[in-house]
Amino acid sequence: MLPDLLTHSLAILALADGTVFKGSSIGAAGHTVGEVVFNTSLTGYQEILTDPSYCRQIVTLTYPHIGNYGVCEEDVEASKIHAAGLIIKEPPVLDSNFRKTRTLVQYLKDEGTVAIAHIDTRRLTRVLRTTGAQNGCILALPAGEKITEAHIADAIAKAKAAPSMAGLDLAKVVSRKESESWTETEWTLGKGYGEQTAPKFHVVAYDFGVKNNILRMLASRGCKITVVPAQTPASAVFDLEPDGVFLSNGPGDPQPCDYAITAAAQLIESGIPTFGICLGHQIMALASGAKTFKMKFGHHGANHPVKDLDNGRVSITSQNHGFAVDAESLPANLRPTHISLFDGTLQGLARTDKPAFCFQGHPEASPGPHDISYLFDRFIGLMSKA
Ligand SMILES: NC(=O)CC[C@H](N)C(=O)O
Repeated sequence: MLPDLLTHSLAILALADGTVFKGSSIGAAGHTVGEVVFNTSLTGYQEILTDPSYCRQIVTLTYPHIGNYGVCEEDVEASKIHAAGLIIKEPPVLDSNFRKTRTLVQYLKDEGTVAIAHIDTRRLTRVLRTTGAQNGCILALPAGEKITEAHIADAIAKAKAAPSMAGLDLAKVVSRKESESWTETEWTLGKGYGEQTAPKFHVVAYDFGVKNNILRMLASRGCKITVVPAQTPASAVFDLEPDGVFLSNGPGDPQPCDYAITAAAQLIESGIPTFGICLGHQIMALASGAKTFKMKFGHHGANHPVKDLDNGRVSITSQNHGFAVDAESLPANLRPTHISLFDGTLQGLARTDKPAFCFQGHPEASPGPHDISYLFDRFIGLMSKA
């Protein structure tokens, strides 16, 4: 049998500004639209594709060879692919991994994800860096079909018609619809080290698009976890009598998530220890009276240096956000704790009057880096003190 690589049909990537790339289809046939962003991570393509925060975004991976270690069933942040599409330079002719069950190309096809390869991802990234993240469309043609002017015009029109990410509330779209208790730990997957702690604290985790590894890392540190839907009111959380509340990552613009902002404000006000990551960080900031804004092309990668302002320590972190908290808008009871050394934007905040803190990047990063995982221990520390 010919390797996947030699049997691809054709595909187009069109950006809303009219830029067009021609390549080959490595996923499902058909089309997809979304905000095109670039991620500079060298590994973690499966965790990226399944991260619910990428809902309605088409991800370009800048590393040129993607798919080299195949697809492993347990390396997922959610049960399905959430990214709207994938753009890469080159899939491998052969992949290798003792845990792999499928090739990346087969996985994309099985999941119905539209994806394009063999385009100049360096040129695309320069366009996105210059113009900012913009909407795009991948049009993957059926086998044997040639690209025509009509296909190109259609793809550009679809990219132009796609809704803007600013103002979109997607947390309630990707969230679980029912509460669920979570028990999987890093040990369940054979990835744990040191001692596994027996459950000591009950944490209610809001699912705005939560990544599995956040829940695993909390469970590994002795938390019994109840995951609740995004629109759960604070009163229902109080009824569960938690020791701590977690506000998760998630897709879209934080500003329209009024249900989450109201609930977070009430929970933080009550004095329950609260920890937020990424969208959860933005929601904690909005609930405390700060403002958020849309960034030009955001932060998406696994090598972002972040400085802890309390001790000067620099951590290399994983990042995935297109919005940020405005440092000029902080009320007196919200203190900056971390900043990005790439562009000086806010990365961490803590309430001065309540046991609540949050982080913009991803301390749970799976496959890493793990420098900033100490934030999970800080949350456990807050619950131990309460
Ligand atoms: N990973 C996340 O939680 C992303 C948060 C938000 N959707 C943003 O893009 O800024």
